[in-house]
Order: sequence, then C-alpha cells, then structure tokens
Amino acid sequence: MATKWNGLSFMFSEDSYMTLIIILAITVLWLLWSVSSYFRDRNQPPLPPGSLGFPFFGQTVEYVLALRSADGIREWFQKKNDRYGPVFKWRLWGCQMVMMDHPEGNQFLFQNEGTSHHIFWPVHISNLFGPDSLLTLTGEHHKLHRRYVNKFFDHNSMSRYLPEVNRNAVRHFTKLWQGKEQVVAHEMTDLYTFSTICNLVLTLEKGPRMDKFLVDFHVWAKGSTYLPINLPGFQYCKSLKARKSILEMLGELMEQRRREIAEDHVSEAARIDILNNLLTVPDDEGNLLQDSSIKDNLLLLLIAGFDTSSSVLAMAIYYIAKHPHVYKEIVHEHKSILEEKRASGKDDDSLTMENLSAMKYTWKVLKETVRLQPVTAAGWRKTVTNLEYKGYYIPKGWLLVWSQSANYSSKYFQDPLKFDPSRWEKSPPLYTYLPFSNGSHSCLGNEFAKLEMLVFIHHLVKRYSWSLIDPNVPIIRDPFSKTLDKTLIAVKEITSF
Ligand code: HEM
Repeated sequence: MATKWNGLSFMFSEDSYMTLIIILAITVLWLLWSVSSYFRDRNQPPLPPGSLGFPFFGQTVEYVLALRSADGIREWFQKKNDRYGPVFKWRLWGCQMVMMDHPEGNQFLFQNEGTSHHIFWPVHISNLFGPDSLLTLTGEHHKLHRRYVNKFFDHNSMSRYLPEVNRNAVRHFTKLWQGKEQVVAHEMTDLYTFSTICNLVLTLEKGPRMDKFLVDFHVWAKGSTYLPINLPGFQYCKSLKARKSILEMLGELMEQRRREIAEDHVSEAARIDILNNLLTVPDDEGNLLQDSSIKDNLLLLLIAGFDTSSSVLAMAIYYIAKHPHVYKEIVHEHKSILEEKRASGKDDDSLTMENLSAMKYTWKVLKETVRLQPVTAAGWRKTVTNLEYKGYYIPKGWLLVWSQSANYSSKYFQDPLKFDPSRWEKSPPLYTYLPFSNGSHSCLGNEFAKLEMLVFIHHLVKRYSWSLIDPNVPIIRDPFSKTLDKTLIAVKEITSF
C-alpha cells in the first residue's frame, strides 16, 4: 500500500507535471505541423514521383552497388526513368533528392547555382576533401578562391605547361614501355597522369616521396564509394588516414619551398608550378591563401587531375584497340602532324599548341570515351529555398541531381551504346553532354586534362601498336571506369612512323 501511495505521489510530483507539459507541448506542435502540412499540401504542387525508400538509407545500397560499373549506373537511371519519368525523387545517405531531366533540368541547375541551390557533399565526402577545398566551398568564398586558382589554368598557362608535360611523356615511354611485349596500360596511365600532375602542382620528381603519394592517393580515392564507417579495418577509415598522410607531406613540401623562395633557390621548372604560385601570388584582395586552404586545394588538384585523366586514357586505349578503323584514323592524323613538322625542319619529340589543335580526331576519340565511361556519373546541389520545377514542389534542403545519363539516351545520341567518334562531327544539344560538368563548379582543369591526354596519345601512337589480351574483359568502376585486367595489352614497337 505504501509503495502504491509512493507511486501515486510520484505521479503528481513537480517532475511529473513537467513531463506532462512536455508531452502536451509535443502533441500540440505535432498537431500544428500536421494541420499546416495538410493546408500546404492542398495548395502546393505535388512532390515529384518516385520513392524515398527506407528512412536514412533509401536507395543507398542499390545505388552504391550500381556505381560499380558504367552499365550498372546506366541501368539504374534507366529503370527509374522508365518507372517515374525523367524527374523523380529518391534518397541517398539520408538526403532526399530530385533527379533533374535533360537538358532543361541540367540547364536550370547550372544556371541558378548560387541562388536557389549550391554545391553539396555528404559529410563523409567533404571530410575527405577538407573544408577549404574549391569543391566544397560555396558562395563568395568559392568565387574568390576559384577566380584566384583559375589564373593558373588559363590558355596562356597551358602553353607554358606544354613543354614540361611533353618532356614527362617522352620520359615516361622511354623509361617504362621500352622493350616490353605486354603492358598493363591502366597502371601506365596512372603513372603518367600522376607524375604529370605532381609536376604541374609541386614539381615533384619520381622517387620514394612520389611513390608514397601514389599509394596514399589510391587509398584516398576509394573512400567516397565505400560505406562511411570510420572504424579500423574499414575502407573509409583508411581513406581518412591517407588524407592525413598526404596533408603531412604537403606541409613538408610547403616548408621546403618557402625556404627555397627565401634563399632564391627555386628551380626554373618550380617557378611556374601551382605551389609556387599559391605561395607567392596574392589574390584580388592582396592576400595569400592560408596554409590549410593551400593544402586542401593542392590535394584537390592532385586528386582531380590524376585518376580522372588516367581512367579516360586507359579506356581510350581499350576502345581504340577494339576498333581498328579508329586506330587507323588516329595513326593517319598523327602521321600528318609529324609530316608537317618534318616539312618545316622539325623532326623531334617537341609539340606546340598548334600541333595539339590539329589533333581533332584524337579529341573526338577521347570525347567518345568519356561519353561512354564518364568520370562523374552524377553530381548534386542543395536547395536553399523551396522550389517549383515543372509542376513539382521541391522543398528547401532537398538535393537536385544532375547526371550523365543523357549520354546513353537515343534521344540525343544515335545508337548510344556504340563507340563512334565520328558522331562528334555534330554537337549534341546544350546541357546534354557534360563530361566536365557546368556552372560555377565545372572542371577547372579541363584544358589541362585535354592537353595531357592528347600529348600521351601522340607519343603512344608514334611508338607502339597494341591489341587487347582479353577483348571481352568486363568494365567496372572503382571509383572510375577501368577494365578488370586494367587494360592488359600486347605492344609492338614501331620503328618508323
Ligand atoms: C578527363 C579528365 C577530367 C574530367 C572528366 C573531370 C571532370 C570533372 C567534373 C565532372 C567536375 C565537377 C564536379 C561537379 O560539378 O560536381 C570537376 C571538377 C574539378 N576538376 Fe576536373 N576533371 C578532369 C580532370 C581534371 C584535371 C586534370 C584537373 C586539374 C589539373 C581538374 C581539376 C578540377 C577541379 C579543381 C574541380 C573543382 C572545381 C570547383 O569546384 O570549383 N580536373 N572535374
């Protein structure tokens, strides 16, 4: 009885009144929210069709699995498109998203960037890039930083970088390909693009430091496509550790360069590299970037300029081998360039910007490669206001998604799964083909990527013919496209070209 009395007295104690008030307040708030959303729903257009799936996870698992191959991701988008139409909602890593259509949706997304929406990355990905990276910055901060870094990627800069990229390519083939009968081409393109970007960004020569960098970058890159579990043994945790190790090395290189600048000992090549520019050239407001910002952006340039171009080059080698008429046409183009050079008295390995401009067919081959094997399958922006698009309501905080799925649509590309560089004689409608994205976060290094890829193909075609060891090898994504055998090829040296 005493216990029962004690229990009742507890029920009517001060604490219990507080509990009752909190429960009542929550109930009233919930009722208010329900009533307001009832009226809001009646007055507002509907949400886009589609399914958000399970709370938090939504379609995360199926999407991450689909990302493992270009076919997988193409089929995933196609399935959704067939079921719901080109604009649909879904959920990834706890974020509600709306897929935009082609080309109007993409145009809307890129043209209104910074007003109704801005760049967004899930926390686990922005932690890999860092808070000061161009890829994660938004608004005025991004504009200022981008304008600044862009100075080092304009057309004039390209002609300054060309001789060094060319020297690096020649060195690459002389040191790593000579005397070989078989080559793992993707490993080679990794080494080429990595040494090229290390040269451009840091003037870092081949050696133990570059080898350690390369290992860390491979580990880092995988982090974005695995479950973000930061526990020992999990890929994501390894990728964060790799980031830390890369930043430490960048810190050491910055200190070393600062000493060289102070002692006026900077080499000719290093004077034009990105590190030197970031350490010495002030921005429009007369300031130098802070160290954390320099490190995040050096890391971004190294990562953005390495795996991406390497994957495109390795896949181009694969497609060229599979299409002998494409190989023939490329050979013809590069022979003509060399004949012209010889006619003007130049018979060496040097290349000019004019020579690169003459590589029109090679560029079509690379464009066609990246159409079928895009580097980025999709990207997103976060809405900062409620939106209405094509009769649908998109709430503030949801994500808008642009994708490369138009690359596989017969609406824009005839026989879309066929590798056909000649299709690039005509351009597709604006905002359908977006290999380098668009808008304020579009690829900053696209001109450089074009330059280094054309240089590589030129020296490859001049020196070797090649064939695939396994023409039926499957293509996967990890995180970028590659064949399962990393494009294993048999190579034959060409004695006169
Ligand atoms: C074939 C090679 C490449 C492809 C296909 C490619 C593609 C892309 C794409 C699609 C984006 C935008 C992502 C988005 O909008 O969400 C991007 C951003 C970026 N890329 Fe590239 N990229 C390539 C090579 C390079 C190279 C060589 C560099 C550097 C030298 C580079 C530097 C950057 C940077 C700095 C950004 C971020 C720009 C910003 O957020 O303001 N990329 N790239």
